[in-house]
Amino acid sequence: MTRQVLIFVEQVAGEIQPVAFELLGAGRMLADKLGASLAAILACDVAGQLPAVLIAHGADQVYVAEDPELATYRTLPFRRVLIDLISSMGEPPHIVLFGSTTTGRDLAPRIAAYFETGLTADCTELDIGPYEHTNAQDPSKVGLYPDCLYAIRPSFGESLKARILGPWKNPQMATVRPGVMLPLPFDSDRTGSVQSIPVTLQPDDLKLVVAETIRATGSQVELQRAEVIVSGGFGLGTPEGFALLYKLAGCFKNSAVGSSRKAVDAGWIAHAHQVGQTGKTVRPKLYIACGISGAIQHRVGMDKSATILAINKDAGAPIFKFAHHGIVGDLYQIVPELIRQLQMQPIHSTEADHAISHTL
Ligand SMILES: Cc1cc2nc3c(=O)[nH]c(=O)nc-3n(C[C@H](O)[C@H](O)[C@H](O)COP(=O)(O)OP(=O)(O)OC[C@H]3O[C@@H](n4cnc5c(N)ncnc54)[C@H](O)[C@@H]3O)c2cc1C
Repeated sequence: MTRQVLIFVEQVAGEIQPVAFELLGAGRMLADKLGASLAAILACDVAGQLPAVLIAHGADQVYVAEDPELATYRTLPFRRVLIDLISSMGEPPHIVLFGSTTTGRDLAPRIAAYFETGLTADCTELDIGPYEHTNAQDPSKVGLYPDCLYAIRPSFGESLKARILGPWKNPQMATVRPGVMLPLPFDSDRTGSVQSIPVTLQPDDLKLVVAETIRATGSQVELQRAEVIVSGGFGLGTPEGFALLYKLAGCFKNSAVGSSRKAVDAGWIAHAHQVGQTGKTVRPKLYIACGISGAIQHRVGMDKSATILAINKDAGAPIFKFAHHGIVGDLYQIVPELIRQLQMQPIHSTEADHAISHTL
């Protein structure tokens, strides 16, 4: 049987979440290096066209568990589906990946514990490579492991990148930080197989009942989907400063307002806006950092943005070391001027970088 890399597909109300496409991108790379196939497990009430979408994004095989009880995520039913699937395979998957989301962080450890295997949380890079274990104190593990999952994640306050391995037992498991891995483009010519799997939920799995789902309204923070992010830091000086940033964000289509942790900790804006190590990882076309120093914990969440514009009154601020464009000065003078100039030209989100370069 060919080896498999398996990814867990998160869906909400029948909509595949972006992290699933990112996992398919990462999983495809790992599967190709291993000479393995890439499988996805989709648990939902009605699958419809979703398996085809997953194949078009890189999956070779989609396992579909359909049941009305799987409409909304709950720990125990989803745990059952995954355990049943993996147990039914002659050989367990070589690797299983989850998003490092609320759902993934809840589910992945339960699967790892059941199969008594390792799990590395919150990875920002994945790779395949060899490992030779020579520790004679642990003779049962001594040997060469040619195809280990290298689960790579920042450690010690982002000052180190740790490569974590657990090749003794498959599946080797990891959760992956959302917004970091690149999805593959949709390719309708890709082919793959879809396999329906039995759902055998037990009464104990269904003890928790979801009475109602209330979607957050008001501050809808779509940071990870935004093409332009205007982010504010402690340099704003007051919470009211964010009103100016919303105005700047309003000059672009598909934009959102982000923040540093220090602004969140000061109570100026909700945590959902926070970018960085303990916030969200974003990769917009344009990231405008206003009054943000560029600490490493902020940088790791945004430095893969296509274009970074930093506005800071301190020419020595670390953010200028990695920003593509920089303006040294008081944000309260610069941002209103940017808004004035941007309002003079009609802007489409895809032209955001050009518009900002033109304005500068
Ligand atoms: C374990 C851990 C996790 C962390 N996670 C995160 C995280 O996820 N995200 C995050 O952001 N941080 C995180 N931090 C905090 C991080 O270390 C920094 O403290 C934080 O990013 C600093 O925020 P800041 O840049 O807004 O504030 P500051 O460092 O205080 O910088 C403010 C900047 O504004 C500039 N400024 C002041 N006034 C103006 C003005 N009028 N116009 C223009 N510029 C002005 C200043 O020159 C300065 O550079 C974490 C820290 C730890 C230890």
